[in-house]
Amino acid sequence: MTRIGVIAISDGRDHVHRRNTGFIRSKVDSFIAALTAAGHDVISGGLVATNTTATAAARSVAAASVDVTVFYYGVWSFPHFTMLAADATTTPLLLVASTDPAEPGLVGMLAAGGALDQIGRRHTRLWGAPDDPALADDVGAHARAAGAVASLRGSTFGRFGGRPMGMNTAVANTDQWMRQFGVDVEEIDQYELVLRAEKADAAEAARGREWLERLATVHYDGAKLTPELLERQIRAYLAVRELAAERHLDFSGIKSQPELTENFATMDVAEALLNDPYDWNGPKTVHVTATESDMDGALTMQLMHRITGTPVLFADVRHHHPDRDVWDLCNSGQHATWFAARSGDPAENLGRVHLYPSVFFFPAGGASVAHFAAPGRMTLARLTRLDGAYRLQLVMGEFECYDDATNTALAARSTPEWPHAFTRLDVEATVFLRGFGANHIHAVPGDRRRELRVAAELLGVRVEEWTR
Ligand SMILES: C[C@H](O)[C@@H](O)[C@@H](O)C(=O)CO
Repeated sequence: MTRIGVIAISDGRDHVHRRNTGFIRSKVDSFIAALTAAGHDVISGGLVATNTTATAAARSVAAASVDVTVFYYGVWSFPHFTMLAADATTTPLLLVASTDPAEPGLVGMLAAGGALDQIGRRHTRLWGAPDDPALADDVGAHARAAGAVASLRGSTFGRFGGRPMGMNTAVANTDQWMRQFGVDVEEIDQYELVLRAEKADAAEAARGREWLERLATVHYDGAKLTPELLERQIRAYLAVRELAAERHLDFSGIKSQPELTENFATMDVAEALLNDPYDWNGPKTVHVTATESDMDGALTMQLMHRITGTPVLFADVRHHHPDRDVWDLCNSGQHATWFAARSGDPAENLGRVHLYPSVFFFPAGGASVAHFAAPGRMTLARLTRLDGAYRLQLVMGEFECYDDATNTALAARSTPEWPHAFTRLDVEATVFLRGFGANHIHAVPGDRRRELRVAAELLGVRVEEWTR
């Protein structure tokens, strides 16, 4: 749930403020009621009609750890109250005006906004009837984005292993991460992961294997996928969870290739389970985990996850089927199993999941986690860097799923043992291929462009958005 601070700014003339108090209250109360009805926790800072109450109200709202602070303008309001309140506000700022022409609320917002512009204080302006659900929706999107951005600051990324297979797109600058996003990077050698996996609770690993055997379809082949190898992959999951708890990691990435995939097992099962909202012990929090220890991929996923609360897809941009204008987003072994049906019931998702023996790339063996992503409208995004500067590349898409024969035939053209999300992107294939700055892309259900745009602005990241 997001927490929103609301402070109504008034006129500094005592007699005007007294005359207008009822009007302001009626507007701001109905605005707060609309936000509360939309599920937000609202902290009211009351009405501000003097310089000292401006500062005090903003400080009290800030002390309640709000995600975003709204200054509300129902009437003409003295702009210096906004300036003082803004100075005492630590969160992103929204100026919201009532559009009731009976009082000059819009004028109040413009005077305040102009003053903030003069001192370079960033803010967003919104307006409308106070009880308009679209206004509450807009404010909510800003609050979610601000909350997601704030949650990155002070967080830690667990980087298991370094750059995989010379993949520069998977490596970011830790100074830039700290300065721009407030994220620290904890480097963890994969040796630690292997050691912990070997020491993991055998009974737990067996329970995990039995759960997967019961709910998914496991294609043991006696060589590259055996019960022992599957348990080893589950032990790797337990090892990452243990290390994440011990070192207070908020999200992670695992290099895996080539050391673990040559000598230990693929990390596909571990990554899928970490990204899923459940395991054999029931519901759990999503621990965003990027394949190939892809740092910017993980950061994008964590931002998207903090906005939506759902798992986030990690996928290779594998192939474009020109006859259908559909992309095969297909990772080298895992998509969170939640994407198979996007159900809260793991049985429904895992009922569509096949664990296949890993393919020729990965001699150590283990299961690849294969399924076809359920259809639906998706937001696809990725933080990439152009000449050192971050940009958020953003596009809408539609996951498509076909009859069994078509799904199988399409998957057979790339790697059938891996998971597939057939995706119609809202961009010409040539435009996308010429401009996309990475090999990995990420997706969440629904249209989350508004929150991502706001988040990017708060992070000082340029948005590069595609639409046909
Ligand atoms: C199997 C290959 O080594 C893959 O890891 C490669 O296709 C990638 O996933 C690159 O992102």
